[in-house]
Parts: sequence; C-alpha cells; structure tokens
Amino acid sequence: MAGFRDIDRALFPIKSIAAVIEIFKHHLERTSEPDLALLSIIVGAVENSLTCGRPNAPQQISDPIESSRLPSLEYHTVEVLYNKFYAIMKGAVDVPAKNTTKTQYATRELVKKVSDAVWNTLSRSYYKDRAHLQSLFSYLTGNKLDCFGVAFAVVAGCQALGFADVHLALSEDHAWVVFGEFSTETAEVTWHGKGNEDKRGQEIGKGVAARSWLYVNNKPVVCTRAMEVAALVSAINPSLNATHDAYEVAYLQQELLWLLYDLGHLTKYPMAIGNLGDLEEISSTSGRIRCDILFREAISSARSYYDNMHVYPYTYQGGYFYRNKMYKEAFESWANASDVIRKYNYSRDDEEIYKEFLEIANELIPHIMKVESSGFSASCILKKPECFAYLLRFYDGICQWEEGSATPVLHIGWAKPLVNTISKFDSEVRAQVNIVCESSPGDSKFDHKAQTNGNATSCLNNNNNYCISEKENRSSDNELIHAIESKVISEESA
Ligand SMILES: CC1(C)CN=C(N2CCN(c3ncnc4sc(C(F)(F)C(F)(F)F)cc34)CC2)S1
Repeated sequence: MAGFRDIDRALFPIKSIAAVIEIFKHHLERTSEPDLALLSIIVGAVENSLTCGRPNAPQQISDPIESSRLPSLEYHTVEVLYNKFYAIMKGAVDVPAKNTTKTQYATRELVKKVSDAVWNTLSRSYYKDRAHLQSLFSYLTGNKLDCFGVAFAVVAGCQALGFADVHLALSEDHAWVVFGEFSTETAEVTWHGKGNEDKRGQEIGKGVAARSWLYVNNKPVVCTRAMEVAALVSAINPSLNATHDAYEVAYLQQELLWLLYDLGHLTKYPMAIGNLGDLEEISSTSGRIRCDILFREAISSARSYYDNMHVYPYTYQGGYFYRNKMYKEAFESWANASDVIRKYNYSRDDEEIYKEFLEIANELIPHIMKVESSGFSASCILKKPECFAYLLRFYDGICQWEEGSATPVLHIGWAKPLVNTISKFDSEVRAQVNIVCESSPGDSKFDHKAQTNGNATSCLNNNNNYCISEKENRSSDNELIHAIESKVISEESA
C-alpha cells in the first residue's frame, strides 16, 4: 500500500494551506509517484471544510495561509478514509499476489471491475452537476462523485492496486483511461452528459463519435501521474456559492498549479495552464509571468502537442480579451477557436462547446457591437477591416462545423445577431476585406491543413487588404450572409 510515509505523517495535523502545499511538494519532488488517493482525500477535506463548512463554524480570520484558519485535519481521519478506499478496491478485484518480478499490466476486465466498484458504491440519486463532488473525500464520506471524479477514482484505485500503467485521458469535456504495456488500450469508465447511456468498459469512440469534438479527434491529454495531480488540482472548486469563492481554496489551487507549472507538469496540459491564467487574472502573483502570457502558452501547447484540435485555449484567451475590453483581440481568438471547431462534425455529445459558441455569437459579440456603436468607443473596431474579417472567419467556422454533420447547428436564433453584427460595418470597411477562394481538396475535414493554421484563413495580402480563405467559391461576404440567411429561412419554412 503506497499511502503514508513518515514525512507525510510528520506534516499532520494539517492546520494551514502551507502544510497542504508541503505535502504536494513532497509527493511531487521526492517520491517515485505521487499517491493520487491520499492527495485527493486531503484537498477534498480542505475544500469541504472551507466551502461546505457549517455556517456557524468559528470564522476567526487569522492568516489562513500560514496559521490555522483550517479546522485541523488529523492524520487519523485521512488514514481511515485512505484505508476505506483501499479496502473497496481490494475487495473488488482479487489481484494475483505479485509472485513474479514481471510488471503486471491492467486488463480491460480489471479496469471495468474497478470502475464497477466505484460505480456501485455511489449514492442512488444525487444532483450530478453539484460543486465539490470531484474528490475522493466526497466519494468516501458522501458516496457522491461527478463524472470527472469517477474517472479519477478509477485511476487512483488502479494505482492503489499496483497498476502503474492505468492513466487518465482527458478531452475538453470527457475523461476516460488508457492502459496496457504501450498505453494503447482505452476504456470508458464514467458517464458523459445527461440522459446518455454510459459506455463503461468499451473502447473510446471509433465510429462517428471519433469525429465529434468530445473525443478531440483522438488527441486527448494522456496524463502522467503528476499530470493526474494537475487534473485533481484543476478540479479543486473554490466556490462558496454562486457569487463568492473561498479565498483560501483559490489561493491553494493557484499555488499548487504554480508548483506543477515549475516542475513542468503543465507543459502538455492546456486547460490547466488556462485555469492558472484565470486565477492570475483575478489575483496576480508577484514575480510570475502575466496571465495573457499563460493564455498564449496554453494555445502553443495545444498547437504543439494536440494538432490544434482543442478549442478551449482560444476561448480562455478570448474571454480574457473580452473582459479587458480588448475587442479586436477577442475577435481574433474567437476566429481561431472557430478554425478548430470547423474541422469537426457536430454531434449530440458536443452540447458544451455548442453552448460556448452560442454565448460568444449571441451574447458577447452583440454586447461588443452595442457598446462599440454607442459612439463613445475607444477601439473603433467598426472601422477596422481585420475585425470584420475575424468575424467572418468566426461565423464561417461555425457554418463549416455544421456541414457534413448529422445534427444541425444554426437556427434562426443565430441569424439575427449575426446579420445585426455584420451590418454594423460600413460598406467601405467591408470592401477592404478580400474573400480569397481556395479550391478545397475535397477530402475529409481533418485533412484540411490550410484550415488548421489560425493565421492561414485571415491574413494580410500583398496590397495590404485582409483576405479570408473560403472553402467553397462564395465570392463575397454578402454571399456568406445570403448563404446563412437562406439556410435559416429554408429551415424556418420547413
Ligand atoms: C474557456 C473555458 C470556458 C473556461 N473554463 C474552462 N474549463 C474549466 C476547466 N476545465 C478543465 N480543466 C482542467 N482539466 C479538465 S479535464 C475536463 C474534462 F475532461 F471535461 C472532464 F474531466 F471530463 F471534466 C475538464 C477540465 C474544463 C474547461 S473552458
């Protein structure tokens, strides 16, 4: 049993955020592999005490970081929970005694048994999207886990049973496991979304699911042990209620993400870098790189390691620009996000990213157009052809996302804000945008290299005009508008 080491014990009872950070430092820097179950129980207990605590708990506000704002977390409490987790896992599978020195690799049957052990010990019915259901503390004290938490628990369970080959695989809205000697086997271990039959035990989407954003064209983040620690740290939820965060929990998450960043464990984890960027925007750490640099690093990580098939790095960056009234830059980020989604087919499992694009197109962009056409705008984006080009690329990506998909994306609700936005640009501004038509090679979406480079589809041409490459031979932005309008009208009459 991995579990406790003397140094861990020496750090108990945990009375401060600093002590939690020390335990993570020890597991990340001085052990062969961090103990996922132990670390998840500890952060889950700390998060629970600071966000779900009894309202009349003593609210002495001494320095929460160094001294004791935390209700003291005893070694015994953690040990009982850890042993309970180990007993559940041990009871679920009769792992053959390690009589050989040969490394034992997990089998699909083993992974399914561990997933069943977690699955069958969950409460019968509870609100799955509630906050603070991601940790083993929630699982072991309340028998509740969210969909990420189930996947994480399976990986932690396999680690506790000695299977070092089982690792967490993450897309932008789903989690599963990889295992086997070369980490080539995959298995579903949790559910996804609402009302979908779970596919636990099955291999990851081979068929039509493989073209959906949910499986990121088979470019998931495949975690190391330390990246699984980064996933549990990213999953820390500081929310006290709908409007407030528990400061100490956000501080703990931010410090742990910097620890993981410095150790290089976020390099291939764009969303974790984006999470750190969001935390730094709220409360920057002196001496650290700025949040806008972190958002750029997340994008270059997705481009370097995941073939630019991830959307969220661009929406992290776009959201930052939007909140800071850098509207032209926001348009560019959202156009780049759209260049990613255009490579996929829209499937019913992609609701989360659909809602993301819907909010950008129908809330954020209309808000920008409203404040920018109020006459007091500083950035006068309505005079900039590159802004018009970015918006065309943004909308065109969503149109292309829909093309070839079994499920439609656009409906009349999209057309009004779209036409309203485009018509805010005067004709002499629009005239400066050259629509350059590319002959599409006609093969599947994923092979369109020209579409994948964020800059290839909206660039300066030789006479300094802005050009945007079009898939078909639509010769002008009016045709794009007509194409969208006619599609929507035909749909409306249908
Ligand atoms: C630009 C945004 C709208 C701001 N926050 C975003 N998040 C917040 C953090 N987040 C994440 N941050 C780190 N790691 C993961 S793994 C994961 C997941 F695969 F969906 C899972 F595991 F099923 F939940 C999600 C996620 C999901 C995306 S995207």
